[in-house]
Amino acid sequence: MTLAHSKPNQVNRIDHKLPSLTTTKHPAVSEEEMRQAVRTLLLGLGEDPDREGLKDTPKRVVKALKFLTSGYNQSLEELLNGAVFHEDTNEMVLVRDIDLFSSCEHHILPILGRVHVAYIPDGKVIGLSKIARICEMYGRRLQAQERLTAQIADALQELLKPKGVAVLVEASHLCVVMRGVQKPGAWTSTSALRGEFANDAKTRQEFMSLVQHNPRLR
Ligand SMILES: Nc1nc2c(ncn2[C@@H]2O[C@H](COP(=O)(O)OP(=O)(O)OP(=O)(O)O)[C@@H](O)[C@H]2O)c(=O)[nH]1
Ligand SMILES: [Zn+2]
Repeated sequence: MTLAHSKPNQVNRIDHKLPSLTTTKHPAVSEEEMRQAVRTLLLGLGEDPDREGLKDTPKRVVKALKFLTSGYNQSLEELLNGAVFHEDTNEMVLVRDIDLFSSCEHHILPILGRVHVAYIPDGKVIGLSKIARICEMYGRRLQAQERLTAQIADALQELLKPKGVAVLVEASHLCVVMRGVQKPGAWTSTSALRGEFANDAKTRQEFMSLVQHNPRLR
């Protein structure tokens, strides 16, 4: 078991090509058209989009939404910056309590929570910050929690070809909290288990016992 302090050997950087992991979306409409759409929404809500407090709101909303979905324009190759290293270890690496800020694809409302990521290396390790960056990249898209969880696991699987990967996401959806069914106490847990975590109950249990009952969450 390796906690999040181990320092991979910088000398053994591995050159990586990651063609299948890049998603770039080209907007089909202009920024001005997006602002007009927000203005229309404000009118639909019975607001006056020309009043002082709202006159710059279309511009701000478009900027905010572009930031919150900026993960579409990132690539794993770019964020990784070559930080995959040869390391002769096969002990579990766990990074837990990675803050998650995502947006639900059904309502475009926030998904707030934490991600725990573990893997069992098979000759290669990844820079620890890059695990959080991978979570950010997929988080900054319109998401379903299940898909987000699987994407993080599959990215690590493809990058490292490790013996196993486990991802647990615990999150609160503001579409469930603030509207609709209005249940602020409901948290959703989703996991994606690959390799030894899927096949070996003891390994899976070790991961689950290390990440469950997180006192910072509630
Ligand atoms: N599986 C899954 N469902 C989600 C996620 N985010 C939101 N949802 C759900 O997507 C569903 C959409 O259901 P609809 O009936 O089409 O939409 P709605 O009328 O807004 O539903 P309510 O939220 O029940 O009011 C809701 O049950 C949401 O709770 C997610 O990440 N994963
Ligand atoms: Zn939602």
